[in-house]
Amino acid sequence: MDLRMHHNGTLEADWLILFDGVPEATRSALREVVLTHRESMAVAFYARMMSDLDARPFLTHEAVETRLRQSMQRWLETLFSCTDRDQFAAAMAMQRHVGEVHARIELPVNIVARGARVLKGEIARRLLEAGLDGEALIDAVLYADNLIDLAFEEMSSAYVASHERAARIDEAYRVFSYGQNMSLERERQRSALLDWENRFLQEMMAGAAGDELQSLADSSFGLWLHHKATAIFEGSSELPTIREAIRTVDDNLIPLCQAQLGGPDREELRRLTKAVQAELGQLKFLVGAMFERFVDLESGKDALTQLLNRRFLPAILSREADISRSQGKPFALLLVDVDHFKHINDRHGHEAGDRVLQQMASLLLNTVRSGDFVFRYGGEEFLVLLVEVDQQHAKRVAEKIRSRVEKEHFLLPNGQQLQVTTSIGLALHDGHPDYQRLVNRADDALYRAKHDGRNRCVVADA
Ligand SMILES: Nc1nc2c(ncn2[C@@H]2O[C@H](COP(=O)(O)OP(=O)(O)OP(=O)(O)O)[C@@H](O)[C@H]2O)c(=O)[nH]1
Repeated sequence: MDLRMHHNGTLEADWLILFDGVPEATRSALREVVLTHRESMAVAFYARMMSDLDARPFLTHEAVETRLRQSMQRWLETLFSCTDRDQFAAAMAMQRHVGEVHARIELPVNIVARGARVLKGEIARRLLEAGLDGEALIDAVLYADNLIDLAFEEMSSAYVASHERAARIDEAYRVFSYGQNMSLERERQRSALLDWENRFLQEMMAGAAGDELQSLADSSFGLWLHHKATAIFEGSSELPTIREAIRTVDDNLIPLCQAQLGGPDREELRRLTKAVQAELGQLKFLVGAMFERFVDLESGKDALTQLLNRRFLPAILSREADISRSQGKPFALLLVDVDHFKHINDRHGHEAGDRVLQQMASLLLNTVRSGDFVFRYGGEEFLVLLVEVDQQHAKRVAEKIRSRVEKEHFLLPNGQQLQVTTSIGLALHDGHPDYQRLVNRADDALYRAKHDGRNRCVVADA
């Protein structure tokens, strides 16, 4: 079944009811007002949007003058002239097109909603000025508002579909990029940075005044960063710092070097060269860290414990919520947190802490069934998803984890043995579609377990 046609059919049915509910004379009066004033309404509309701080970045004076006002007038004419199903269907096809364009330019939906509100105000004002009153005025305003709402609804559904498609393609591109050999890419970028550095050092040694130094942004590394890394490493915390370092080299240091080249102050030139090298050192470190973190995160695995990291948690939780809904068997979340973990690090060193986390990970994996999921949720916090359990069963598992940890002798790198305890928050999935709520409930229960003295399991309120 073509869902869009089906969906469209519903809109058409809604429109017909609206259409039939308004006397022909009122509809004609409304159409007349819109057609007469469409130009001044388009002018007023864009004047409002141009002065709107959120909308302004999406508009240029030229686009408004040459295209947008015209399109708005056509849009008004098409929407308000519909007198039969076919015309309405054509008007809705136009809305889908508009929605797709909005998605392409990434115009936020709230701005479109604001535009709709502005337009409704304009139309109501013109209707009043045209002398409509009483029932006719109410009918006309309601009809106009509803028509704009229908258009907005259709625009939004096309917008969302387009947006999701774009996001899927974006994700596919990231996966594709990941499929490219990342360690090779990393080496390539490391040597591109080295090449640039060597060229720079040679120029500084041999250079004469007037020589143009190549900027880092124009180098092979700079181009890669700008065009490829941005797509692959989107959201990485290193990326803004890397860009900043490139700017510092290109905008501050290189012009200073340039000014000193061939000049008498060799000492100053040496100092500047050192400053550039320091920035490059930082850049190499950041790029390395960015690759490393990406490989860990994308693989879905936590490097230290080999457990799942948080990357696939949303996907796994939504899948389990679906399975649970269709089979009527609940699942449970346990948030397991090592007590006073900071003391372990402080007293025995970070490496000892790491070893405890690794042994915790195997203990958890060995305590749950193979169909359950174990994540490293945060530093010393683990999340266990127990599939197909009731509350009693989940409580037994939580208690088993707690008591096994309490009895375990954790082996530290220096051969010493250490005993630790854990606090556990347990929440049973209650069918609520927002999985974050389930995590929050488990988190609240964990907080209570800590607060009540640690080394205990607390069940979340329903
Ligand atoms: N060794 C090691 N330590 C980590 C890691 N991740 C986080 N930590 C440390 O874990 C500690 C967590 O401390 P807190 O959140 O204060 O909690 P806590 O000391 O466990 O105390 P309670 O949870 O209140 O019982 C911090 O000191 C982090 O530095 C890791 O991967 N390895």
